Amino acid sequence: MEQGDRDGEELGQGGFGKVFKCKHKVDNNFYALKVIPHHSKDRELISKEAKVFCQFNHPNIVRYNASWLLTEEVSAADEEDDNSEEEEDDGIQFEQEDDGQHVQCEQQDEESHSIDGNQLLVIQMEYCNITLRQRIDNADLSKELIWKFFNEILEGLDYIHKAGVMHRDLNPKNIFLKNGIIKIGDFGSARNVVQYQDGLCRNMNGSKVMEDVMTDYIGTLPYSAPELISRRYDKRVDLYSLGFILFELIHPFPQNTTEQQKEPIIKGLRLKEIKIPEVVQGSTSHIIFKLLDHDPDERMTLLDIKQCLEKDISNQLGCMRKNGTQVTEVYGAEGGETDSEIYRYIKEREKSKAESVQDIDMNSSAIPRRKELVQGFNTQLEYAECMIEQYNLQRKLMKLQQTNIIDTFSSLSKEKREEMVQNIQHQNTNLKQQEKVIDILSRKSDTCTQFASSISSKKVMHENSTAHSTIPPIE
Ligand SMILES: Nc1ncnc2c1ncn2[C@@H]1O[C@H](COP(=O)(O)OP(=O)(O)OP(=O)(O)O)[C@@H](O)[C@H]1O
Repeated sequence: MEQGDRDGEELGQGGFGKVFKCKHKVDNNFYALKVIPHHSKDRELISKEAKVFCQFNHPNIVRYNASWLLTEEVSAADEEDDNSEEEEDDGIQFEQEDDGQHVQCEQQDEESHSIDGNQLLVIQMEYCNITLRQRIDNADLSKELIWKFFNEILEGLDYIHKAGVMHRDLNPKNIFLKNGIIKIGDFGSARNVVQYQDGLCRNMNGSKVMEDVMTDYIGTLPYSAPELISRRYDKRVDLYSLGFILFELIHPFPQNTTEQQKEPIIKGLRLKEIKIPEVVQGSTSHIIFKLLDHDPDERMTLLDIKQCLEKDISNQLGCMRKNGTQVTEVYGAEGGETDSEIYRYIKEREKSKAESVQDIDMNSSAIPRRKELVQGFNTQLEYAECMIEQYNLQRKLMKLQQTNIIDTFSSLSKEKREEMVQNIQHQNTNLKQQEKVIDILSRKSDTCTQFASSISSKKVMHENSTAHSTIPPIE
């Protein structure tokens, strides 16, 4: 089989191999299959990606499923065999989504690949809809999304570093989104963390390791830390990349901006001449400048960033208290919470705000498709109808209770009667509030119905048009 002639939908080619989108014949799920030529001379290096990747299990990291070796000769033979659908096979096969043809990727025993010919390493992993690069290019990110994405990248990176690994090529093309959740991927450049102590290069356990392991230049400009060129570096290279990613989340470059065009901005950031809008938190620019510091010793750590963001919230709360603003009113908290509890609460609230947009944008493309909008509005509609029904039932029940009370009213004592009157007044206030809620819900459900029907009857937009302004406000 020709190397470029593969039946799964090709997602792209990287420096090492190609990635295909394949459908599993048994579980019907889509997987991304990275197929890398496994040359004998750098076999150790190539399988490193699978060895590093397989140890991770975290919601913000692309899920590793399996890896296996494949010889091109075997797969070429299978290509002919696979034309007959009924054929029994022990290996796990993948098929293409549309025409049902099998893809020539088969999980087999390693012994069956004794021919030291054109071996391929296949890494099967979770398929992600879109890269962060595409998401940034598609449409501006709201403050909530910037905050959510940044936090999720932080969580994923923290996990990677705690596992003793540095990514070395963190950039928006290697960060994916699946159902709106950040997934760090592409561990082709990842290596075990080393640190320099007493002039020696040591691993996480403090044992001396070969220094040349960590002297190869790797990375993607402008995300790669300057010390990568000096060829003595450690996990702090990822923090530099994180700084530039945060800058890009806030300040996206127009699509297809070249490295050359980005150069003055990078220089401006280094000289701290660029004004960064404080959209995420009060210390956004401080975090970006500190992450982009050329001296790794001056660079912020992941813990520093977290503490800095928490401090921001504390300062905001302090200002509000000084101005006499009720923190509990603004944040809807119950009162008596500590600042870090309120910080966690705000983090969750921002996240859920961002997620409610993502509930509609199922494939995270930032371009609401007709199907997604109809689905989103229908969910809202169902919710509104359900609430109206519930409120109507409650109202009926209250009226019934009141009628019963009035029937027995004259036979009650004075105190009991006063208590009843108070009860009825209270219930009537409740009823008025419920009427308001019903009114809001009915309007909401009307808007949803109108939008859902206009979208599905194709009056509003065609499949891929950007439609932020057409989403009705949901109260
Ligand atoms: N898990 C995945 N789900 C969906 N698409 C993926 C996945 N992994 C990789 N891709 C896509 O496959 C293509 C090739 O990816 P790959 O990681 O091999 O190379 P790259 O990131 O483009 O380049 P480089 O080799 O320099 O890192 C890219 O377009 C990437 O977005």
